[in-house]
Amino acid sequence: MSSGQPLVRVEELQKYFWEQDSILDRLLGAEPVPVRAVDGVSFDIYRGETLGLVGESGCGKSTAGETLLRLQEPTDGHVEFDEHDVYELAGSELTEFRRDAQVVFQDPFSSLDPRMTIGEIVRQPLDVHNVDTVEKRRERVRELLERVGLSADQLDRYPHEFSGGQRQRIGIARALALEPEFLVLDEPTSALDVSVQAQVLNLLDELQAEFDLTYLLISHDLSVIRHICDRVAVMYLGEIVEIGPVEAIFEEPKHPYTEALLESVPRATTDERERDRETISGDVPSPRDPPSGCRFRTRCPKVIPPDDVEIDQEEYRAIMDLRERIERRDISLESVGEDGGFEFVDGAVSETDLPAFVTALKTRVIDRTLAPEHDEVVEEALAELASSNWERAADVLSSRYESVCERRRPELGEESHPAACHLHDDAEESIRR
Ligand SMILES: Nc1ncnc2c1ncn2[C@@H]1O[C@H](COP(=O)(O)OP(=O)(O)OP(=O)(O)O)[C@@H](O)[C@H]1O
Repeated sequence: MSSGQPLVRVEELQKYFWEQDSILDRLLGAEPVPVRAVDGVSFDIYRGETLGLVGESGCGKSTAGETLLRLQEPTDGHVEFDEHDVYELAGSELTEFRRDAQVVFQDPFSSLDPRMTIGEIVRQPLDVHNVDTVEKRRERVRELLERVGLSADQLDRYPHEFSGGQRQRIGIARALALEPEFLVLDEPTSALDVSVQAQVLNLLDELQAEFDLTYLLISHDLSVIRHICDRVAVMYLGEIVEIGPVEAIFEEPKHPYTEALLESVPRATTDERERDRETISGDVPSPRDPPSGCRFRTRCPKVIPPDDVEIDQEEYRAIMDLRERIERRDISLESVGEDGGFEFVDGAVSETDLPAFVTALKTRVIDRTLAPEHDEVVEEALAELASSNWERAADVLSSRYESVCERRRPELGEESHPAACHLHDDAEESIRR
């Protein structure tokens, strides 16, 4: 369990990728737009604890883990390991860090070299770091294999001769070879059958107690997180939205994203199964162009309407989604007339067809009945689209419905269980600003 000083301190860590710009972008001389994989995350990992990093695929978990291990160069930010600045390390200090901080990858099939025996695989870090005599290294490999539940007699065999769970044990033995203090476990059980997952997690638990290890466990699987973590950091689109003790995260989640993640976990009871398989609605926005303010607001079921707007959440969501489509110009105006029998000529419909256009378009883009005062504003916006005034249409909606969630980025506080959400801002007043 955790105690005392943090072993790892991550401060405002940022990692952007520029590599994936398309050739077309480059030919057109477009300004490169980075993928903001990790966008200013801060957290501590205390000695002896397991911190879980959880979030949907693509939210930046692996990049955060690799960058804090200095397997990737950071774009900005700081990481301290045992009170040393990781990005300033050089020479023997860097070598020491490379021994003290190890990683176990998800896929035990691709992370082990198929041409090497498992004895060679586990011994490799000892050879690279030139630890002890050859004889002692051999002995250590035998001990390690036994310790992770394999037989030392198997060290001349090749990875393909082992099951997935056994290969992951080999990966763990290799990570432990240099007696590290800290392990990043990147989806260590995701490629394994459920029955084998618990065995590997139990092994990791035992090893942690035996060798005083500190873990950062990266997983999209909340049941894995719950099984083994002391604290949990929840990531969404490159940011940490909530962090806290594992029971608090599971029993009293604060951020609507955490709540949604928990909702999507399949539960054991039959009647709940179907509902619980639902995933969070809406597409994950691109990390090249994340939403302003709170990044989860485009999918959030609790987005905050302006103070003076009385509206139920589903209506508000429908209007916010419509506004987004208008901003992205993601509505085919030309085809609206196909149902109504009128024409869209030179980007506009005639005055006479305007009411029919608005009605036909509304049926397409809003799938619910709106209260009259909101219906009126939406019709006003849609009428702007009758003459392709996209910007004015978006303005009509934003001037009435702009949310604090899009105006201001919520801060993650420093208490023991903070959530970066305006619903948890201290002063009610401040969220309306
Ligand atoms: N080398 C790279 N070049 C460009 N973009 C990258 C690179 N590596 C990751 N990304 C992008 O960064 C974002 C975060 O990826 P990352 O793998 O860290 O997420 P993740 O939460 O670990 O997801 P997963 O569980 O699917 O690996 C994604 O949009 C991904 O496409």
